[in-house]
Formats: sequence, structure tokens, C-alpha cells
Amino acid sequence: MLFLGGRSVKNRLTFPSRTPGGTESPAGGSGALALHEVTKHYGSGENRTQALKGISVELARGSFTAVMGPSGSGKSTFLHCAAGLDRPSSGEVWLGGTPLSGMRESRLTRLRRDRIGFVFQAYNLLQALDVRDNITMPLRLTGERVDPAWFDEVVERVGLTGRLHHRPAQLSGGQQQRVAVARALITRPDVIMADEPTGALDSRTGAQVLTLLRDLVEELGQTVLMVTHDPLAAAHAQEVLFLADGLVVDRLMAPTAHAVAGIMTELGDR
Ligand SMILES: Nc1ncnc2c1ncn2[C@@H]1O[C@H](COP(=O)(O)OP(=O)(O)OP(=O)(O)O)[C@@H](O)[C@H]1O
Repeated sequence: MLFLGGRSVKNRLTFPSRTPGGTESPAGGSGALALHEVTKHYGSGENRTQALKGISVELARGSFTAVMGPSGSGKSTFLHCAAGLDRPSSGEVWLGGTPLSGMRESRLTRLRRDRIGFVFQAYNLLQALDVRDNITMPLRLTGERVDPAWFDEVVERVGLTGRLHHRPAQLSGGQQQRVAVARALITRPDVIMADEPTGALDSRTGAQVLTLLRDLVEELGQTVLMVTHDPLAAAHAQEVLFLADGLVVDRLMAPTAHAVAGIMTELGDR
């Protein structure tokens, strides 16, 4: 995320205008992810909901950003648009410099598989497969070969050496989430997108998973974007982005849980 000098940067994000071809990201492709004036509405007429009202953000490579906001503020919609799971109503999303608008569904699916790693609250592991096969699943889907050195490094980083032949049911929740992190990492994605990654874990195990994500950022230069409701979880990020009513209304660098909770209270979160 661009550092703009601390809190209260409402409406101070500026982006150069797009090139005539509309194919260049605001940072000339150097950022991991960029959104420019992204809006999203659902339904029409009386049922119309404006979930995102014009979001412009950029994630630098090797950054760890948390997204927070009251219920209904647009966090999931933001994540889904950023990941190409949902199409914005207007605006543009660039992933690693590639614009997503106008991309056919099949290409978008491939891009998501190759360049985004997903970590969900519910782990989403395949129960019939062992740890090794769960981790390598994204590569096997595309028929890519596994780089043994990278596989070993990923497994060691997430602390699963010695568990490769276990099935998910034989692992603790924290271990299962670490399998999911390894699976997200194996393709060396532009961004790991984590949606409430510690929502199902106790606080100590959750903290271990968050420390792992932070280490991936600091030591491997991985980019991580995480949606969370938990100020303690958000405090592991380098920056927190606050959404309210479909807009980015505040940002906090080097967050503490206390400061995050304070802003959430100001935003009317109960
Ligand atoms: N598929 C959909 N159809 C219609 N409205 C939707 C849809 N998805 C989200 N919305 C609406 O868009 C707004 C933003 O929803 P979103 O799920 O992005 O918020 P959120 O911040 O993730 O909420 P929560 O913290 O409760 O999960 C809400 O008003 C929601 O009702």
C-alpha cells in the first residue's frame, strides 16, 4: 500500500490517468495489485445496493495489508473484485500489472489459479488427499511441475515437515491452515488473499498463522491482503485499510490492536 503519511488520508490517493490503451497500471506494473476507482453495485431499482463507491488503492510488492470495516462496509466485495472473482461495475483492477477488465472468464480463472493464492477461514482442503497433494494441487491443476527446492522451502517455512503424508483430518486446525498457506504459496503468487484466516482458530494458534504470513512478507517479499474482523489479527499487518459504506475512509500504518479497535469504534462497529 502506498504510504501517505499516516492516518486520515481520505481522498488523498492520486493516480496518474490511464494510458490511451488502458492497459498500464497506475504504478506502471510494478505493484502487486492496484484498484482504480472501483465501484460495484448489486441489483437494480429499489433493490440496488452500492457495495463499493470508488476504491483506489495500490499494494506494493512485499506488503502486508489488512482490510477492516463494519459489517456490510464492502470488505468481501473489495476482496472479490481484487481477486477477479467478481467484476467491478466500473473502474479497473490490475494484478501484477495485468488489467482484469474485459478478460474472458477462462483467462481470468487461469490467472487466479496461477497468480493469486487464497486462504479461507474454513481451510478448504481436500480431505481425500494428503498434505503433500493438497499443497501441490494448484500446480497439478495446471499440469505444472513441482520445483522440489521450492516445495521443500515452503513445507519447512510452514512447519509441516514430517506431516506430508497426513490427511487433513489428522491435523489440528492451525496445521490445516498452514497447509492452506503452503498451498497458496506454492505457485509464487503475486498476492495471497486471506479472508478471515484465523476466524476458526484459537488466539494462540491464530497468532502463529499471522506471524507466518508476516514472515512470508518480510523474508520472501510475498504480498498479502487480508480481510479480518479482529483488531489483534489486523495488528500483524504493516498497514490497515478501513472501509465504511463502500469507501476507504481511513488507513493506519504500523497498527496496534488498540489503535485499530479505536478506529473501528469510531466507525460505529459494535
Ligand atoms: N451478491 C450480492 N447481492 C446483493 N447485495 C450484496 C451482494 N453481496 C454483497 N451485497 C451487499 O453489499 C454490501 C457490502 O457487502 P460485503 O459482503 O462486501 O460487506 P462486508 O464488509 O464483507 O460485510 P461482513 O463483514 O458482514 O461480511 C452489503 O450491503 C451487502 O448486503
